[in-house]
Amino acid sequence: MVVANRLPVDLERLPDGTTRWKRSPGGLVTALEPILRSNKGAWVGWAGVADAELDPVVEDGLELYPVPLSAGEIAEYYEGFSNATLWPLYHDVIVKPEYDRQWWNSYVQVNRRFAEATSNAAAEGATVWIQDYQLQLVPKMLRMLRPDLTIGFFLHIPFPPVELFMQLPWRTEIVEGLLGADLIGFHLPGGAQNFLYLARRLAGQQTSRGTVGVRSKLGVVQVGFRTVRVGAFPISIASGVLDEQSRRKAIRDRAKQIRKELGNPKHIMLGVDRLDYTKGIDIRLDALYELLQEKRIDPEDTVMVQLATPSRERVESYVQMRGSIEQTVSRINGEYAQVGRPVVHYIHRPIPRDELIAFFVAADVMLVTPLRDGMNLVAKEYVACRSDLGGALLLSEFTGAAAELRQAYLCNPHDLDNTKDAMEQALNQTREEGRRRMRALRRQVLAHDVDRWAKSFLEALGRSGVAGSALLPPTDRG
Ligand SMILES: O=P(O)(O)OC[C@H]1O[C@H](O[C@H]2O[C@H](CO)[C@@H](O)[C@H](O)[C@H]2O)[C@H](O)[C@@H](O)[C@@H]1O
Ligand SMILES: Nc1ccn([C@@H]2O[C@H](COP(=O)(O)OP(=O)(O)O)[C@@H](O)[C@H]2O)c(=O)n1
Repeated sequence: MVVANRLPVDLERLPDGTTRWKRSPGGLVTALEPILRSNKGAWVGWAGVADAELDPVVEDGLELYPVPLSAGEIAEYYEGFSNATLWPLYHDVIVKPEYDRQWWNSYVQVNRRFAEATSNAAAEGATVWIQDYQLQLVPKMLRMLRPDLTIGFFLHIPFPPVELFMQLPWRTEIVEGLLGADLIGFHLPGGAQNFLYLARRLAGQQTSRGTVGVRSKLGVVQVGFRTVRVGAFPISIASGVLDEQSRRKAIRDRAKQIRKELGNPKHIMLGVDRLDYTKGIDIRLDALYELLQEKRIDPEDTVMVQLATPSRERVESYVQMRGSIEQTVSRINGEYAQVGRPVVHYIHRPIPRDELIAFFVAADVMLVTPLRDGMNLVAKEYVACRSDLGGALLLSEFTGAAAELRQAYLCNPHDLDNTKDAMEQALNQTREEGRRRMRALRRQVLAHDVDRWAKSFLEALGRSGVAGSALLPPTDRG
């Protein structure tokens, strides 16, 4: 059973009063939905709209258990504590986190509701996998309600450096909440190490002190008689499925048509993101603008397409960022576009999956420039779609994906000159160099797909708990 803030589908209320389900945004759903569908699992989460009291439903073979949120809870728990406190704090304080006691109270109340809903839905002895920063108190709450369950937790965003985490007024409660799980997973070993340090310092628990590996060498926290394991499990995508989809004739024809619609330019650069300040959309636009000014990019033969899914539209920092990005797009087009031929094509609405795949196939350079990102699945999706070994990936060092995709054109988005140089290199790579890099990237992405991620986490979770703890050498118990 998966427990996540969002269900994999959002309930959409249509003007005629009817409703329908549509896919939820973000990488968590991209990654987990195929696994749950193929394993006939159940999913506990919010349906994406206010005040919807819905009965459990079976949607396309997946059991959904909707958890209601009121309009006030959406403002305080979701937009407030989750996305204006934890999100910026865990993403290197790119914007200033807000600490508000009322938001915290709402976070506690909603976490309790998720724990109760899960407790009611889970079968005796079930394995429950709780997801992400919105639900960090649920492991402890659920353990108190249902000690028979095996509980895993995975954090999809970075776990911050200790100095930043220590800002949080409710830091001890969060660490103790997570310690209710049998296994706590992070994308990278660094996040796991940060957490182990905090478990010692804030929760006063004994922990292992050795380095944590990737899918190996788990850390250990001893919580009374319970052993909690802590590990790094980098998430991925259904790469084989995407590879197959991107080879279809209809997709390849659409990719050619997209190139034609864009005026058959020599170079197409592509950005695909939720419209979020962590994603560095402003940085890639600034790099493009300066390269145009310096005549290192020719507006006659280069276009950029930015597909930006609307996200968290009522949170103030998102409102501001949207305004500033849209101004930069206008500035670039105002100075460099011809009538009927913009340099930047900007689409601020969701687009269908097949259309997105066709854009990946059509693009010469994929721009992934976050200031901080837990993983970034878009980078992996692009690689999975390039069976032709064409294209180049420009990738920020500050994404989880950069730890695995070493053959990308890596850049430091905090350093605009470095980002411009990497963009220019990616645009001007030779065919041979591009093929060499893409071959190595594909080897990594195709071998490490989302099934492997889920299997490695769930196997480690299966080995956790009282029986597993007895197998640990005393030195590993810290
Ligand atoms: O639910 P929203 O508020 O609309 O946000 C969408 C999701 O964004 C985040 O995704 C993260 O998970 C990805 C998969 O592990 C990862 O690649 C990416 O780096 C993360 O940012 C968020 O963590 C999810 O909870 C949201 O549902
Ligand atoms: N315009 C867009 C942007 C992203 N997406 C998808 O949303 C997911 C984003 O995942 P991610 O891990 O890169 O980043 P988050 O949005 O989860 O932070 C990917 O599966 C993208 O293909 C989309 O469908 N349309």
